[in-house]
Amino acid sequence: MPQQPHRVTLSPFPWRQNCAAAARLHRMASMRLTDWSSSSTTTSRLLPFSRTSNPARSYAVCPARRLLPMLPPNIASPVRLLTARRDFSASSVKAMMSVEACAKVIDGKAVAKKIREEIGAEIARMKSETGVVPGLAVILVGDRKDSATYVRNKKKACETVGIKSFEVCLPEDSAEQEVLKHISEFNDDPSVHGILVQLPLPSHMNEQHILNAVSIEKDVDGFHPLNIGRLAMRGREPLFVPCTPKGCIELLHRYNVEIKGKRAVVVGRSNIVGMPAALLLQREDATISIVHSRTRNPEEIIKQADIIIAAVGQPNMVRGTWIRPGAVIIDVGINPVEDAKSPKGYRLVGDVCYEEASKVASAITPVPGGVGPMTIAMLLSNTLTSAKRIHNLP
Ligand SMILES: Nc1nc2c(c(=O)[nH]1)N[C@@H](CN(C=O)c1ccc(C(=O)N[C@@H](CCC(=O)O)C(=O)O)cc1)CN2
Repeated sequence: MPQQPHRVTLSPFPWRQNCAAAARLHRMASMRLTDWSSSSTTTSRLLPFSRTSNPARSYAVCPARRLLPMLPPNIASPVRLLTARRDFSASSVKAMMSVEACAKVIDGKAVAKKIREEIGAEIARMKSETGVVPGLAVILVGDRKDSATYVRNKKKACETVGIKSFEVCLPEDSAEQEVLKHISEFNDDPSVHGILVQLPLPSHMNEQHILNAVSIEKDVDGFHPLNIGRLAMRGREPLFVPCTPKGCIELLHRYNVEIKGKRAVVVGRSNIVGMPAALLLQREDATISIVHSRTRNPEEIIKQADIIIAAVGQPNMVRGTWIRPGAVIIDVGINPVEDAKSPKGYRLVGDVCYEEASKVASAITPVPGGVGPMTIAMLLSNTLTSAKRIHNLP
């Protein structure tokens, strides 16, 4: 659950309103054209997406995405995570691009569910054959509602797949030493194979001290500097890769999006997502640019991308006009914006203006239901990997 919805009326980010206004205009344009076309033969015949060579031309008249059949993601076994590719069934993102100008929805929720099923089956087998049960310890400090929700969801996901979970919840004003003490205990506990400290930590705590204290062999978040360092180096292998960027790459693989040789732009340079995502894309032989708060002309750089990973935490920042037609968009942002129509008073939007982008891109993750669920699925995968490594299991 997000902390606080942004107040749209007081928005320091004018693109939020612009994005919504543009979407409204777009809908009006679509309606006008669709109404006009419906008096003729069929809408589809007047909207020649399959024939247009310029997706931008069809931008204003693109039919609803829901008319597209959802193609099932190809599901690989957990041991093939980050390696599965090119075995997508008959359909592919490329095929969709040639037929339609509307983006294919990359359904992270469905992929995450499938991954959980695969992990659950593997854990059940492992348990019956060896008696080993993977264990995950989560440390939560403070009373942020969103963090509490993520931790609850992690615990629930562990239950679903058969991972034993251990939880420590500490008050906001706890001493750093208290957190370090629990980490040390979990480091020494043989029934714990993965340890994570939910971020962000309260501001009085030194994140670096705390993340450094997690045993590298149990660092299922992949935030230990040794794991990040290995990720950055050629010829070195991290024991774990951070869950959100790993989930982004997994989605690209499972949707058969070619990464090698492509131009990829990562928007944002956080330690949790942007930086490791750029390192991972580089390992996949993409050519990377990182766009950040000091980048001049971010639109121009983003517009060159075949693949965009947006992880900047600014609602609707990346506009449709910034996107190269046919680009693939992975939107990591989860931003609450005020919405009087929603029962909660807010709704979640990504860093990319979905309504605009989905008319230009070839494939896009929704928010919610895109990268978010993959983060937890990758955590389960890392925990299983850790248990197998510690117990020397194949
Ligand atoms: N120690 C860590 N801290 C944090 C991480 C992390 O990977 N390790 N990532 C984020 C929070 N996070 C997991 O911890 C996380 C965020 C979002 C989701 C998710 O499923 N989001 C849903 C929407 C949820 C909602 O309704 O609020 C979605 O996008 O569909 C899962 C995990 C920061 N901290």
